[in-house]
Formats: sequence, C-alpha cells, structure tokens
Amino acid sequence: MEKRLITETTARRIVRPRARNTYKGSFGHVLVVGGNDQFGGAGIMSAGAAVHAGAGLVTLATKPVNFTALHTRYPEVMATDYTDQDSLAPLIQSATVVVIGPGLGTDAESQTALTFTLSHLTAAQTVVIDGSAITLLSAEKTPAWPAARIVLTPHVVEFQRLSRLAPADQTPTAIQRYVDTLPTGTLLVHKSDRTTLYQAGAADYAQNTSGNPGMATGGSGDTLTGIIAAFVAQFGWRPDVVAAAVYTHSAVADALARTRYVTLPTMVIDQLPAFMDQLAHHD
Ligand SMILES: NC(=O)C1=CN([C@@H]2O[C@H](COP(=O)(O)OP(=O)(O)OC[C@H]3O[C@@H](n4cnc5c(N)ncnc54)[C@H](O)[C@@H]3O)[C@@H](O)[C@H]2O)[C@@H](O)CC1
Ligand SMILES: Nc1ncnc2c1ncn2[C@@H]1O[C@H](COP(=O)(O)OP(=O)(O)O)[C@@H](O)[C@H]1O
Ligand SMILES: [Mg+2]
Repeated sequence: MEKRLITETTARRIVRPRARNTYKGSFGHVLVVGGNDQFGGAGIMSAGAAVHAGAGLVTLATKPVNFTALHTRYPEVMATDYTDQDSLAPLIQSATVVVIGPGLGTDAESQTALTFTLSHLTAAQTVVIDGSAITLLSAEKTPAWPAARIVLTPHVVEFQRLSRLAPADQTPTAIQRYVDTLPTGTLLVHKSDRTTLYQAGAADYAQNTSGNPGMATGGSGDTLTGIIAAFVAQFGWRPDVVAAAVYTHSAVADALARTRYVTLPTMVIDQLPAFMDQLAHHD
C-alpha cells in the first residue's frame, strides 16, 4: 500500500484566514454526546477542544452531574442531558457534526444514547465515533452504522475490539482490509505513537508526522475528537480536513513539548487558537 505523509503543509492548506462576513452559524454546530458520571472530563475536553478549534456552536450532551464543571471551565459550551431524548433529538437534527463516545461508558444508559443518536443521523451529517461508542459497537454482531459520514477514532485496543486484529497484526494492509468492510467513504484514524488515517475504498493511507510521548495522558484522544469535529464543521467533509485535525492536535503538543515533560490535553486545548493563527496567517 502506498503511504502518504500528513505534514504542516496539509494543515496550512485547510486552516485559512476567515472571511469577514461570517457569524457563528458559518462555522457549524458540534454536538458531543459523552461524559457519564465517572468520565465527565472526557466529554468536557472534547467539547472544549471543539470550541477552541473554532466550531461556531458547541453543545455537550452529558450527565447533569457534569453541567457545573463544564460551565465553569468552558462557558461557551451549551449543555443537555443525553438521557432526555426529547431534548436530544432536535440537537442531533441541527448538528453539523456529532461526536459520540468520549467518556460515554458502556452501561445501559450509554447504549441507549448511542443507539438513539446513531439512528437519528442523516447523510449530510458527519459523526465522529470514539472511545466507549467503539467498544459498544464492537459488541454488536453486525454494527448498525449510521446514515451519516463516519470517522472512527480507535486506539490500538479499541481497534482490536472492532476488527478482531491483535495489536501485532494491525499492519497498514490488514487495517485497510478491515476498513474496506465499512460503509464507503468511512475514515478511520488508527491512533498510536504514529497515527495513521485510512478511507474505505482508498488505494493509499496517510501517516501523521507530529506527536510525542508527552501526549500519553488520559484525555488526549477525547481532545482529538473535538478538533476533528470542529475542523469538519468549519472546513467541510474531506479526508484532508480530518488529516489536518490529526496533525494540528499533535503539532500543538509538539510545540508544548519543547519546554514541557508532559503535554496535558487541557494545555493542548488552550494553545489551539494561537497555533491555528500561525497556520492561517504566518508562513
Ligand atoms: N478524564 C476522563 O474522563 C477520561 C475518560 N476516558 C474515557 O474512558 C473510556 C474508556 O477508555 P480507555 O481508553 O481508558 O479504556 P479502554 O478499556 O478502551 O482501553 C483499554 C486499554 O487500551 C490500552 N491502550 C490504549 N492505547 C494503546 C496503545 N497505543 N498501545 C497499547 N495499548 C493501548 C490502554 O492502556 C487501556 O489499558 C472512554 O470512553 C474514554 O473516552 C479516557 O479517555 C481517560 C480520561
Ligand atoms: N507516545 C505517543 N506518541 C504520540 N502520540 C501519542 C502517544 N501516546 C498517545 N498519543 C496520542 O494521544 C491520543 C490518545 O488517544 P486515546 O488512547 O483515545 O486517549 P483517551 O481515550 O485517554 O483520550 C492519540 O491521539 C495518540 O495518538
Ligand atoms: Mg480514547
């Protein structure tokens, strides 16, 4: 299989200066469904990353126990309860991009929220499926893939659950063979120390060139989902847009790692606006 590289040039082509005659509606609405009683931070980090990466509007559907923490940390984010289906349905309908899974958990309530959300999506929308949502879908004999455009973001062990491929067997050829069984056009971000990006039906794959071990902290992947969602919400559905998001997430961490031993997810979130300004305005 032919390998391409995801580089700063990839990101610079996507993150361009904003037009003057724009408003919040110009940059999409991201809905994050995640954060149960135990993993509230995952939903908060995903939603916070979406705001900092430029989504026009962001809502987090989470357990109410997380509302105060969310609004204290990121007051830009709106909140709803994912167990309240009457409130959730119109938010799914109006979302440009839905993220589902960060900190969602795998209990009955999480399963209900997942099934409800995926079944309400339509073809013009994008869904980023991560974390617990991947684990839940892996337990289904034939996962009910939604009608939307799909981005899957498994780490090595989540990908093992999904594909039944042991980590040592997760070669580019084997990963592509699995991805080709998914709905046409589906993107798969295979997360590791050198993250790779695949598309169902494609002849090549792309490898990220940014990232460092300082990112090995819980929440790094949750943060990536919000960045991918915000990029697709603003810049459109294209493999290169997702590639640019993957690059940006890790490149921000690389910049921080020059002076920091660990590059915490919340540090990466804080630096996103400055890094995107560099991409858009400074050669
Ligand atoms: N602050 C929070 O609220 C956090 C919530 N989280 C959520 O917790 C839920 C469970 O996710 P987890 O990923 O922790 O648990 P999983 O049960 O999905 O992960 C299983 C194992 O995979 C291993 N693994 C991950 N990447 C690997 C790699 N590249 N090579 C080898 N092994 C690897 C992990 O060490 C872990 O032991 C998800 O919904 C996730 O979003 C986590 O993101 C951690 C932070
Ligand atoms: N050693 C490393 N080098 C480069 N990137 C890393 C490293 N460790 C983790 N990452 C990145 O951090 C993220 C971890 O995602 P994930 O395991 O889903 O975390 P979480 O679920 O805790 O948020 C991925 O984007 C991965 O590529
Ligand atoms: Mg994860």
